Amino acid sequence: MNKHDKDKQPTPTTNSEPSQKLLDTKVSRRDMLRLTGATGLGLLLGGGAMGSLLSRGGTAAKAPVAPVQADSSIPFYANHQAGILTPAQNFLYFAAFDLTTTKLSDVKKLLQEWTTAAAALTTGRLVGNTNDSPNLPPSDTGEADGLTPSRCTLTFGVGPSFFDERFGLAGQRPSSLADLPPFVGDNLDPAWCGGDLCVQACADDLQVAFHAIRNLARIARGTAVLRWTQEGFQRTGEADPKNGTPRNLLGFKDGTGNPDVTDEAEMNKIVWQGSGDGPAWMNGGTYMAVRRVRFRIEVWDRSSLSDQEATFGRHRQSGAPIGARDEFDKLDLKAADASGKPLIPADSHSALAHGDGTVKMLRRSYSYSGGLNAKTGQLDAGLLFISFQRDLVKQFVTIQQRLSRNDRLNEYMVHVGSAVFACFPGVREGGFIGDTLLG
Ligand SMILES: C=CC1=C(C)c2cc3[nH]c(cc4nc(cc5[nH]c(cc1n2)c(C)c5CCC(=O)O)C(CCC(=O)O)=C4C)c(C)c3C=C
Ligand SMILES: [Fe+2]
Repeated sequence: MNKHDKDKQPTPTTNSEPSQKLLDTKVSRRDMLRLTGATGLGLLLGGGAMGSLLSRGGTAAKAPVAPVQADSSIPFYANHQAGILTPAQNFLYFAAFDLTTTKLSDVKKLLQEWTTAAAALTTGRLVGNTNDSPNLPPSDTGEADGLTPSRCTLTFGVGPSFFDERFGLAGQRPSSLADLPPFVGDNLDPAWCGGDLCVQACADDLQVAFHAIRNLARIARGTAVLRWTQEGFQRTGEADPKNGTPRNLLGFKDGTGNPDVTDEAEMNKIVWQGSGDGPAWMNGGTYMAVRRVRFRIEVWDRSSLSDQEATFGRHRQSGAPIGARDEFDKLDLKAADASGKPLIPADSHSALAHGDGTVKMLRRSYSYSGGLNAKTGQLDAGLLFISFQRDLVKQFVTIQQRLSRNDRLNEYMVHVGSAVFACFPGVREGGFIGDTLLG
């Protein structure tokens, strides 16, 4: 169970409906999300019971994290886009697109068509209306036909290049949305960088996520083309029914120090753009940093456990800060041994990323494995680091500058891809993705 779930138990009632036993079981909101996604408990309970269960925490109507519906769908229409605060699904299919048109009207049409398709894809419906006509190519490619929505979320954004001279939108570019500055040790391959648009597809089934991107790319034909894609994974709900913090491919729990996504005030401070922060069209939106980070797995695997733990500043097994016992114990950077040496090395990843604790971000990364690099004979595996923040420069760049200069972890990894996107605010029914900018 996540530390943020511990205080959020639904209050039991005295109702004696058939599903009451389940309702009275102490289940955290996050457990609930996991259960509904992984086991279809939502289906078992039915929509009403689910609604009642989720509302017991007192947060259903205005919850910052969209509830999972009985059919394992996450509402597409909401104040904020899904896939940001949404508890991470098992799989990711990330896609960056380049626009091939120079007409803004084409871009608007594409975003309108993507909106209709996204509403279908996230609820397990087929895309388009030519799916039972024998004389026409089906409008949906079909591989997700009959599959559940699997908590599929589609999160849309635009990159800095969207605001170049092509569409006359330069004046609307948020000031922090610019290509990232070079960082020490970067070894970026343009094939893994940039993009005019992005779609982050997440789902508890990889075929569902793949299907979503494939169909969005198909719809984009003539207007936009895929620039780069990356599949990602975490452990599945089946492999980890306790829903602990996922481990990255270096074996460490990754996500422990994230802020509490159910704390609306905290999310407004860290993640969502507020009015006055930037152009009004981004109010309720957020900024995404994506880094493709390849691990030097072979080097890591030869280093001792104590070196590995000193690198992260945390114990591998428990995820606790060095010198502490519990994963969620405070990261006490002042704790020292008898000789006065800090228990958590000052150049460890956790110490540097934490800094004085005033600059935070929401991380939502996925592991990737891209097979064997034929040239080096090494695995191309690592982390597709994804973070969401209210301001890319004040948050991501500030922390990454500290890390790139001094982080012990740098010996074991190399940043090979990079992109930033402004993720639009949520879409209201009747509206379309990006309508605050292009509507
Ligand atoms: C610029 C931001 C960050 C990059 C890039 C980054 C890369 C990166 N991180 C890990 C693994 C871990 N990171 C952990 C903590 C952590 N990392 C960042 C930021 C970046 N990481 C932050 C803000 C924090 C939280 C610090 C805090 O306040 O406690 C941890 C420790 C456990 C946890 O909190 O999640 C791990 C493990 C990898 C492998 C990686 C590059 C690929
Ligand atoms: Fe990190």
